[in-house]
Amino acid sequence: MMLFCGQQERNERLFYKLLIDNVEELLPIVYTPVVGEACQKYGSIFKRPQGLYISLKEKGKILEVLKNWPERSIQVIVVTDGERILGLGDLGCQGMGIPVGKLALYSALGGVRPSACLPITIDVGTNNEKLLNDEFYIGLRQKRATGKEYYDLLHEFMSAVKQNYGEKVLVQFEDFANHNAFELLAKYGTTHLVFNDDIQGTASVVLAGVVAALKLIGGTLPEHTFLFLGAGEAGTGIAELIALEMSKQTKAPIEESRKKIWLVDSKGLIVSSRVNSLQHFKKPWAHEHEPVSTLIEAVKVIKPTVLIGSSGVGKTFTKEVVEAMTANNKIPLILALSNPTSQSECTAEEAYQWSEGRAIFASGSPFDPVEYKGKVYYSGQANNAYIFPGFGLGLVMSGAIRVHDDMLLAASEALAKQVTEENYKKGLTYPPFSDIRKISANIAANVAAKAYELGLATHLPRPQDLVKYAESCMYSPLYRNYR
Ligand SMILES: O=C([O-])CC(=O)C(=O)O
Ligand SMILES: [Mg+2]
Repeated sequence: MMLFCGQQERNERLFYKLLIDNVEELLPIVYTPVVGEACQKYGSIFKRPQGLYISLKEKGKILEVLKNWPERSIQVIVVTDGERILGLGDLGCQGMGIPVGKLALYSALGGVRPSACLPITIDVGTNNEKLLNDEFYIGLRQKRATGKEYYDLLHEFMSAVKQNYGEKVLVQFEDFANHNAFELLAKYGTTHLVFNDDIQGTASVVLAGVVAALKLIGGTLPEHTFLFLGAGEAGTGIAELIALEMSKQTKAPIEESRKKIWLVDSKGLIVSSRVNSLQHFKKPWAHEHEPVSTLIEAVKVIKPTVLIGSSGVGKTFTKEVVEAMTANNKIPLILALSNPTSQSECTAEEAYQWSEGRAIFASGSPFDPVEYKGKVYYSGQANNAYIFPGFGLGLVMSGAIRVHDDMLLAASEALAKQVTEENYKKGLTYPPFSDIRKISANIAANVAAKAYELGLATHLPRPQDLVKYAESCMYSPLYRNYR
């Protein structure tokens, strides 16, 4: 693992060649689950910085710090503050592994030039006591700054980014805690080209998987009933995008569509009697219902056809939960999205065993095929890695200046279309990652088409064939032929 990842710094072209040619095998190393472990151990395996750290100490000087980065023409920034790394919690500035890993995928899967990618970690401290007491911790040894101090630093950062790189640089927010993620997205969504991967990327990939799964489980999207465990960024982001797509199909107001979607958080089912004590992003999901305190009870009374885990807490889809889903549905659709593997709501093996081979299952981190009663079951990887590289490429190649929800729907639609009959026969609701460059080109083209349609694209005139254009923009790790 170290040897391969070390290649990124020693011989970048070889690293990308290996990664692209062996993507299914190497993705779990550069990305979830191994990247999670790398973040946990970042302090002791640290050799040299792979990205840019901006700490509270740099307040007032962020523009200068950005100018220190050796590359000038940046197209994509992935930034974290390390407060909610995957389902592993606050890892402080050791979270740098995430922007580095995500951007490696931008280049390998989406073809954005490595030199145009900038990983950034904003260090405002950490509340992780273990790290604060760890002699190898590489960040500020203080509790997290909050409130005005935090928001002032982020504002200076966002302003410096625009000043230094202009309006067309994409800023992808990654693994911020709920209490900041929604606010940052809302605040900068109108002034910058920003995208929150955990809210929007996850939403787009899950919608694609659900739409594709309809071929296997039957019915139309608005006919299904959804139950989420987890009402944070991923849960509410996915729920909202599904409701938006339902409303486009039925022409009913979004408030109506939301009623088909239920969320459970740590205090039980989100219902109207809880509305006053709910965080603002949960309020739209507080439907009329009597209180229900556990997931299993919720599965029994709501009778969802689709169960989605997005709470970051592992082993929460118990045998009882999967059995209740199977009792209510001929083919239950079960998505265990939390990462890394240790936080998965259940394993693929458990999903197939406990549903007696009836479930269609996908998960955020990969699982190998499972043999159950002589048959092999394949599960897809419902991970935003399918979306963000192509989505970002679509924004960059069209010179988009803002992200719009319809672009997320466009990305979903393009991904769902890439699932083949052969994939469906295996029970897969996502195409294999081995085709990801082609998939990303199609996603990019559909996203760019939407940017042009909405008048948000600045790369004019619009290229005729957007798929061909996307392909022509993609970085390939080839050596030039000098003759
Ligand atoms: O990084 C991943 O594998 C997916 C993701 O965004 C998360 O879990 O926060
Ligand atoms: Mg994330």
